[in-house]
Amino acid sequence: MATPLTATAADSVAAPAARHSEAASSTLPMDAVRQVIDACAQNDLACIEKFLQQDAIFACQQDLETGLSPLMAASQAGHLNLVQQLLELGAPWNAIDRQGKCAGNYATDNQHWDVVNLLVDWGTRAELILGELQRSQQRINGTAAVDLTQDSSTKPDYLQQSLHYNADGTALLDADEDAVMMEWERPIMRAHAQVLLGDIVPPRPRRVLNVGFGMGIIDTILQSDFQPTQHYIIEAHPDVYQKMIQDGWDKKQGVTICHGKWQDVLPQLAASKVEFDGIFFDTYAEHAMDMEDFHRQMTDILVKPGGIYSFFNGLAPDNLFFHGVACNVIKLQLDKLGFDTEFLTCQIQVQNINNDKVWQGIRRKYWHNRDVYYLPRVTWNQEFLGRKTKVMQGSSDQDDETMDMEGSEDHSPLKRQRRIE
Ligand SMILES: C[S@@+](CC[C@H](N)C(=O)[O-])C[C@H]1O[C@@H](n2cnc3c(N)ncnc32)[C@H](O)[C@@H]1O
Repeated sequence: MATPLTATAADSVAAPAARHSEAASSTLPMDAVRQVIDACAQNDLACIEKFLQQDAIFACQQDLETGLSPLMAASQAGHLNLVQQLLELGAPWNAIDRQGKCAGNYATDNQHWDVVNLLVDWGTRAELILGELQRSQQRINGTAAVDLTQDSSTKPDYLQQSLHYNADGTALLDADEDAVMMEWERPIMRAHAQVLLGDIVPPRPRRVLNVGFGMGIIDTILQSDFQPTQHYIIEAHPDVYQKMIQDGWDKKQGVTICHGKWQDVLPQLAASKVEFDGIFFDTYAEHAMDMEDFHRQMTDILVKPGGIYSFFNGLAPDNLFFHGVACNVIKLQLDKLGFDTEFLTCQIQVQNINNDKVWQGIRRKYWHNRDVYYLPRVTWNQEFLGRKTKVMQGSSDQDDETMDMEGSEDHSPLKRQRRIE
């Protein structure tokens, strides 16, 4: 299943359940909470003020039955200033109701784009701060502020688990019957292969790196459709590696298999000065912070200026709003490293994926009714490279590490969608 729920926004999606129980243990009377929610829907500021003066925690409550919150009600009705005030009072931007909808979903459904913008920006900032907090905590005492091993998407013992295929060979499963990779992703992998190498016309070399072999779908497509000059594959799992050898991948023209974790292999590649025109990242059971680390290290081996990077975009897959925030977060992180990121829209045949047979025997469904896949295409920002060259020549006093994130154009799925509608 590629990077499952890797985005930090996805981590936060888990939090609202806890918020529900916080609300449950609250001593605030539920009819008062409902009055605040109604007042937020009506933008009845006097009534809201009355309750908030009693206890500011009213801003953060949810109706225990429906899960509706004051922020959701205000977002649904499009009351921009009220949404801002509630957020400033601590209303959780990522709480979800009993239908799994967050304030951003309510604003999007009702086309209140100014509210959507505000919530996207707020959520993005919150996720970036949370990520920084986790990083600094990890630097200080070796563990993250939030225990990353508790994240449902990570599996610290994944590399020790035995893998197996399902009966019809359409999915590679781990020991918990979670899908590592599935056949229905083939069209997505084809689109990624096209984005990576499709614009390179020989004799220009096609040097490609794929991180995570899985079922070898993208590697098979790269071989058959693009005949890469050099084709490196990094794969950590011993069972997958064994299958690669069994299937003769080590004997294929131009293929180099690096058996190990990318965390160990990448520094070796950088040290040996290997460079790639295309890099694809699609691992499994790793955390968002791993992906961020990968992005940082990948800058050493992606050809400048023409290299293209892409990754499987399985970020926060079960909620379009969280998905949009997660894409925004990644885009800003990549901006800072000197990249431009665009998300290309690819149509997905959901009727094929929603077929019950596809998910038979698989513990956790990881694609939900969304018929658009936002394929990331990441390229070097030419201005950034120019600045970097000047710095190296000693002719600029600009600090190339601190990029201005504000001015960059936004291509996140939510904002794209907004433009289309
Ligand atoms: C989703 S699959 C990749 C599917 C692949 N894109 C395809 O087309 O079939 C993820 C793969 O990444 C591998 N993997 C997980 N963590 C890794 C790591 N740290 N380094 C290298 N490979 C890793 C897994 O063993 C698995 O084979």
